[in-house]
Amino acid sequence: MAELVFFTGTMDCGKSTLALQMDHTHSTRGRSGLLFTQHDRSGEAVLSSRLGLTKSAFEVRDDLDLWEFVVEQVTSGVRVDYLVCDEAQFYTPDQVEQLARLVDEMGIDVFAFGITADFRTELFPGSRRLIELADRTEQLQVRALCWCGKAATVNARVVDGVMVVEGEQVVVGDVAGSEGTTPLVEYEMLCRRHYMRRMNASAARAQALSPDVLPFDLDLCPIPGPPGGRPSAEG
Ligand SMILES: Nc1ncnc2c1ncn2[C@@H]1O[C@H](COP(=O)(O)OP(=O)(O)O)[C@@H](O)[C@H]1O
Ligand SMILES: Cc1cn([C@H]2C[C@H](O)[C@@H](COP(=O)(O)O)O2)c(=O)[nH]c1=O
Repeated sequence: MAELVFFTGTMDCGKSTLALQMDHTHSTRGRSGLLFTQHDRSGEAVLSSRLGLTKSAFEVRDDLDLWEFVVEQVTSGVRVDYLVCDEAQFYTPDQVEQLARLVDEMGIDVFAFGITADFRTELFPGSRRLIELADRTEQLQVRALCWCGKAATVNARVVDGVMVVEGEQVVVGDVAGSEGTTPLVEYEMLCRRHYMRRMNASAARAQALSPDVLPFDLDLCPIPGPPGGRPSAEG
């Protein structure tokens, strides 16, 4: 039975790597698939992983009807057993519905990969529709880490070194600390606590170096409760 599966997580948790692995595994077992992506960091019509693998893919523009496109491929003789859809957070809700229809009416497996939420912690419309329609949503097991060492759950946007919480939803970019030139906009994965405190790595470093702060981190040294137990709400 064909399935629509949404593989999700933060940026830099290995989604594109897994997308290419899935394609490899299925194609080497004699299945035939099509690859799709949108706004990959490496350019148009390419699906790239930070581990260095890349493969050409169809670019999903907003006006592309995925149902019509795939049906056309099949009627022109191309065998299609599965689709690998990367950066699926950028697809429109209509395109996600077209993917679901391909699963249900054409028996094609759809493996979609994308981040769940944007830098404001709001769901991308494509991811929302995928969560609503997918047979399964799987969280990737490799977690990106916050600078504090905890598992990161939020993708923060950093502009000129400063974390921001307002702006356009879509700004293609890479994670902070990637090789190459320093871009104006980059992303940094944080745990929720440090996201809420707007404390990315450089803000934490600046705070640690500031002469105005106490020489210990209250976050890491919580005020202890009474001996032998947790303080009750009544005190
Ligand atoms: N040189 C490297 N050696 C080993 N792992 C790496 C290297 N560079 C990046 N990675 C790993 O690759 C993963 C990111 O892969 P990628 O598929 O591009 O992520 P995503 O698509 O989720 O943004 C991260 O888990 C990162 O730790
Ligand atoms: C959080 C967030 C991300 N983006 C962009 C940045 C990247 O180009 C992609 C995610 O790619 P990855 O393969 O998962 O690393 O999404 C964005 O446009 N808006 C955001 O809020």
